[in-house]
Amino acid sequence: MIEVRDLSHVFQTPRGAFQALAEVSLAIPRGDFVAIIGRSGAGKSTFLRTLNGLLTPSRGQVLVHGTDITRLPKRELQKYRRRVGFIFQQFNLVPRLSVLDNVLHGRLGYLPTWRGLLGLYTDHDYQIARREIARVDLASKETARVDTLSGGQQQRVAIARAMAQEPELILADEPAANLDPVLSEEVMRILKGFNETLGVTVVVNIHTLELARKYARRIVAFRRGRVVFDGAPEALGEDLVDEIYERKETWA
Ligand SMILES: Nc1ncnc2c1ncn2[C@@H]1O[C@H](COP(=O)(O)OP(=O)(O)OP(=O)(O)O)[C@@H](O)[C@H]1O
Repeated sequence: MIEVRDLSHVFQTPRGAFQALAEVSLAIPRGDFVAIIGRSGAGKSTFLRTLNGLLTPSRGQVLVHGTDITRLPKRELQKYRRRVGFIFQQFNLVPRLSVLDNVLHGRLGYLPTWRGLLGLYTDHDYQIARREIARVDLASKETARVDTLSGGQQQRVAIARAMAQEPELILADEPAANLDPVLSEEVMRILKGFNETLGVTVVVNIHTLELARKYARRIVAFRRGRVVFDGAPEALGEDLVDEIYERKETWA
């Protein structure tokens, strides 16, 4: 269970202070599937980054099982991040390494640093990595270099790497932004599958409203750093969509 309380973040820029998040409060129960929507610059990535401690907010708390992760000592934060898979728009894989080596990286948080540096994974780590590669249907590509794969396949490798962490929570920041519509659906379907069959909590930033509506159990919409909608996809009406995306001049 994640409870976000009164979260605000101000970036200091050469042009002055910029408020990227303003008084965000919400709870994400275990097993939820949340799509975060909003215009470019609405604060979606900033929000996601506070959920895994990549960014320390100016104010507020992110309570995970009751512990505020925004103020954790580094070592404790690393321990927390072990169970949080992060999927990026740009995949963030090591291109010259194989699928298996990339997915094994998901196990690094469980190894002492020296073992990780030497790539001394255990048999258990290999078993988990292979299991996750099979789950995203890439068993036949295990030894292929990642830079020989298509974009959709690379994103599946990134998902397998996140799943190899045996995460409680998956955060995905525009995971489908670089993919065509068919592959975008595939990514959402895979995430939904893990959510439903394994109970992994998923929070995904997504530009495509249709995908959010189709796959998420819950939509949270940001506008200029504030939550302006939090509810079931069916409850999101067209007027509100116009407000979220600032389609009407009256909202400017
Ligand atoms: N490190 C930073 N320094 C200054 N301003 C920043 C920084 N990171 C983000 N911002 C600003 O904060 C606002 C929110 O950014 P954020 O990346 O969270 O938006 P977003 O909703 O994820 O947008 P997109 O959909 O384009 O990724 C933007 O105006 C952005 O320019």
